[in-house]
Amino acid sequence: MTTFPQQDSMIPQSGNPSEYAVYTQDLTQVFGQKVAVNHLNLAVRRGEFFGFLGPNGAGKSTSIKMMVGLLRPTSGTVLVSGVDVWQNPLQARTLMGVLPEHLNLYERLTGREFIAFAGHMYGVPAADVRRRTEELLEILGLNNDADKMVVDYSVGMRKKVALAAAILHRPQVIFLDEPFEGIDPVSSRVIRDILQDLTRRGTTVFFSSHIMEVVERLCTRVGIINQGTLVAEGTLQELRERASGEDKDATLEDIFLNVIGVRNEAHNLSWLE
Ligand SMILES: Nc1ncnc2c1ncn2[C@@H]1O[C@H](COP(=O)(O)OP(=O)(O)OP(=O)(O)O)[C@@H](O)[C@H]1O
Repeated sequence: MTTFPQQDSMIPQSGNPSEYAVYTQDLTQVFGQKVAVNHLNLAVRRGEFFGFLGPNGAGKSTSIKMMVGLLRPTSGTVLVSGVDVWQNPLQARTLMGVLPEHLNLYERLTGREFIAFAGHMYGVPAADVRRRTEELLEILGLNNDADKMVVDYSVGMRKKVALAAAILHRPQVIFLDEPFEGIDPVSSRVIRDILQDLTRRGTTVFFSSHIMEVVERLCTRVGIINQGTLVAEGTLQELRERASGEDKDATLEDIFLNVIGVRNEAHNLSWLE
């Protein structure tokens, strides 16, 4: 079994924090007695496709909420494209697109209206809003349902319409909390293609996921959080090399289970025997 050394400092960067797409310093969230996120130090370069992994309850959503301005940190700072999210929230918001875990959508708008509304909120010129909305509806396969109200959308359709609303203003950084959860393979492919296209054009993508294959295929770098603490960070290759065991062909799932300390043993229900 491979072992994975804990790192002293998880800030892998040097230089100016403003140069990074996402930079957190000692980002911490405490709920009562529970330290949900513990001094999170991350530096994500511009144009990176960054995957944020961790078991249930590890602190992924809490971290993302603090990064995008939805949950005030107990302590610590977060910069998005050099802008302090909690000092300059309005400026920071214009730089980012957000697909949160629980989608709070305007249910009584149609899909088309919802996407366009988001564009207007961000101050995108009306002609661009119209053009981009139609293109997004087309690419996301929502054309035939564009005039249905969001309340009547399926889980996947809601995610796609929320994604469209999050990227229409061409943000520099897009945060997505579990974008592939509840999504069929066809839609998943469309979303992946859009996100990859965005990163090719310099947008930074920061997303959390439990789907290792997707993370392995898409991400340029990965961070793993466990019990609120960042326990590994790097490219897949770096994570493999840092694992001190023999297994240099380890998959991301192997690395993940190793890092969070899950041993490879069968889990049997005693009462089935
Ligand atoms: N508003 C809250 N009040 C109290 N505790 C909270 C609150 N939000 C989250 N927590 C706790 O903080 C911890 C981290 O939760 P979080 O939702 O960030 O985990 P996660 O990594 O996103 O998990 P999952 O993969 O299951 O979505 C959990 O123990 C959770 O119970």
